[in-house]
Amino acid sequence: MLLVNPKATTTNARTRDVLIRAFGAAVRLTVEETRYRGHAAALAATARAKGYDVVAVLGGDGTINETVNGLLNPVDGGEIPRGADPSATRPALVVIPGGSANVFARALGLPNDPVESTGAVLEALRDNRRRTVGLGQALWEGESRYFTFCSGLGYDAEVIRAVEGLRGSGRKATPARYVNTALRHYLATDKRHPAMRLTGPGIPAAEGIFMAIITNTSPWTYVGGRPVTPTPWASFETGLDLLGLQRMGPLAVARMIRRILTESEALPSGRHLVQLHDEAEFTLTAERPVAFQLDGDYLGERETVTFRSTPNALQVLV
Ligand SMILES: Nc1ncnc2c1ncn2[C@@H]1O[C@H](COP(=O)(O)OP(=O)(O)OP(=O)(O)O)[C@@H](O)[C@H]1O
Repeated sequence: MLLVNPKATTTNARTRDVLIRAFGAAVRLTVEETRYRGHAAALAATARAKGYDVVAVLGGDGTINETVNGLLNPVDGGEIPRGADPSATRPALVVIPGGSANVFARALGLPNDPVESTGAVLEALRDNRRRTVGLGQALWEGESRYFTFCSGLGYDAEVIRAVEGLRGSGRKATPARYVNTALRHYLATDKRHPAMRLTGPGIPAAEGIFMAIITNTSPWTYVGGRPVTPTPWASFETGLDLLGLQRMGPLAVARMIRRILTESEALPSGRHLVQLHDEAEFTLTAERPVAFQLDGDYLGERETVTFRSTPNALQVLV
């Protein structure tokens, strides 16, 4: 099943048709266009219930996130038998970048171009080249959602909320718009009263956190062609990583930005940083509601969010 989000930033009828022709010549294909928010999740859940082998997505990270959630939340609520490989019980995933940042596709090593990616993915389909990836899961107030590359509480989610507001008024989400919004919003964000505390099984508790980035892979995002790597050790094959900032002053933030824009395998160093690598579960608790984002989607303000790693969640043809 090929899911196409016709409203995604860099998706158009021509790439869709190229893709349909190329896939149609290689496999038996059903094409569905998403018509509204949440539609991709419903379509992916149906694909799973009907036993499709592969679900392909042409769209951005938002559509991929919905698809993954549809694939993991079974419509029949069936349990996976003990000892079974959970990824083998779900359709495999194919992604073709058609959004603005395309972090998930690029983190998998795909070219940031739908036509070039189609070539790479067709090869993977022909050779049945699969990579098993883990996902993150965020749980709050009786709700939960899986994420493919990142989640965040605090300043980064505030920036995403501000950019989503601008997009609502018709402006495009370009890297320059994110950077401008982030700089402008820095003046408005609270730099004096950290709200969050980190706890978790086997994790030393940490207090006074302003902003937390939770990642399932590295990079966390891209500014144009440049990867941004606050958690350079994170990978789809390990548990979750975290970087928490306990200082938001201009010097601390400038040092951090320089550090995470430098491609390096070393963890960012410095006092007033909280770092986790390859963890199964932890919880962030805030003394007042803080902005929350997941795979670049703003999800409101929250006081407690638990993050859990879901190993071997999906097979990706790449
Ligand atoms: N037909 C539609 N009309 C309006 N919104 C849609 C439609 N189909 C899907 N959507 C919603 O559009 C949102 C954004 O789509 P998507 O992430 O694919 O593209 P993008 O925003 O351009 O990319 P990125 O996430 O990289 O910024 C998704 O959350 C999805 O729910």
